[in-house]
Amino acid sequence: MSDYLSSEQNVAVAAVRRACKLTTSVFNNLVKGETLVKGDKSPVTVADFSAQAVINTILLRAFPHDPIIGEEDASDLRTNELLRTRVVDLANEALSEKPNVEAGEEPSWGIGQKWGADDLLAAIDKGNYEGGRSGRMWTLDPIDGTKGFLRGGQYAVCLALLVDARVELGVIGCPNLPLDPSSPDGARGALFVAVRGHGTHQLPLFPTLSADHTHIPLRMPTLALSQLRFLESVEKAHAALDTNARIAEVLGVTEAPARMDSQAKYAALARGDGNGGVYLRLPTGVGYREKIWDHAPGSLLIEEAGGIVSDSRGQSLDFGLGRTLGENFGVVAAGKAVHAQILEAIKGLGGAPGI
Ligand SMILES: Nc1ncnc2c1ncn2[C@@H]1O[C@H](COP(=O)(O)O)[C@@H](O)[C@H]1OP(=O)(O)O
Ligand SMILES: [Mg+2]
Ligand SMILES: [Mg+2]
Ligand SMILES: [Mg+2]
Repeated sequence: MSDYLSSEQNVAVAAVRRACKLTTSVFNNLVKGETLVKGDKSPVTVADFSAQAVINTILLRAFPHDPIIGEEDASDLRTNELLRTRVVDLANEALSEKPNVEAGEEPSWGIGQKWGADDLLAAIDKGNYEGGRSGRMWTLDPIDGTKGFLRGGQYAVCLALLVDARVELGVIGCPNLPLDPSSPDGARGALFVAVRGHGTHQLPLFPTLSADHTHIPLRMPTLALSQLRFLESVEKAHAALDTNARIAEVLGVTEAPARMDSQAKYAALARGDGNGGVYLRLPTGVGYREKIWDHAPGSLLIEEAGGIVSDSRGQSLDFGLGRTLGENFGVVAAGKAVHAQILEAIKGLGGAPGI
């Protein structure tokens, strides 16, 4: 582990690990009535709320002065007692486990104890910061890819530290991603840590041996255009998948795309899974504003593994505009050798849906 932001790394890794243990156990026991549909028609579950309660509780105690931009808020829990009780119980189960001192956990982070409902709901609502260009702030997606989570597919618990609108630390837990991409049916659960200037590393999400704390450095493979395989969304409403197919044709990419939900795509790309080579997320043309918590940690994973991330027009992602990425539309993440050519191919299709 690098010395730069070492205590932030420790806290973020511990918080994401505890949240992932929680989401994994909720998936195995999720019952009817524990999923709501939000105003924007997207789903949210007791696991999203309780993971945000756990991570925010830890961040608030470890770094009391840092604001948090989190996806969820507690308003639905204030009016739904059944849901509130379940979220409080789940969060307390995760928080009350005694600190693993060997792994660097500290009791002062609010762990090893239970919290009251008011404290936990307030912790969830601490994610309401509006963001901006200056200062330190965290951004959290407690479950990225809730639809993937509900399907038993890929999802990710995603946390990033921004300093003056630049991502300095990104931590992503992927409970359903194979730890070793060469054994897709082997152990699942991978954790990714990227630190600005210090690379991207992978470690097991659920360590059992002390050797499991070894950080493995990740480097994106250098691939030619013809070797690429697109990584893209499962959900048609999230990205213009038909346009991706046209771009694949233009570039001479013949492999069928790999589809997965969430920022697990960035993790798989940073690791070079299945010759990914490019994550293409073209806007669908409905004016959807991308959220900063959906791209902050993932983009640093790519940059620190040697790749480039831009929006679909080649602009850098701007994390200093508040909760959304403002005028950035879509994402193109790829290796240095091919990124510019992919942007050219997108430009060449000007007028296609989403461009
Ligand atoms: N219309 C949309 N266009 C692009 N992204 C969307 C849209 N609606 C929701 N999302 C977000 O896409 C992310 C997952 O995308 P994918 O898994 O396809 O990469 C989620 O964070 C989801 O937000 P939310 O968390 O609010 O549901
Ligand atoms: Mg998300
Ligand atoms: Mg989410
Ligand atoms: Mg959501």
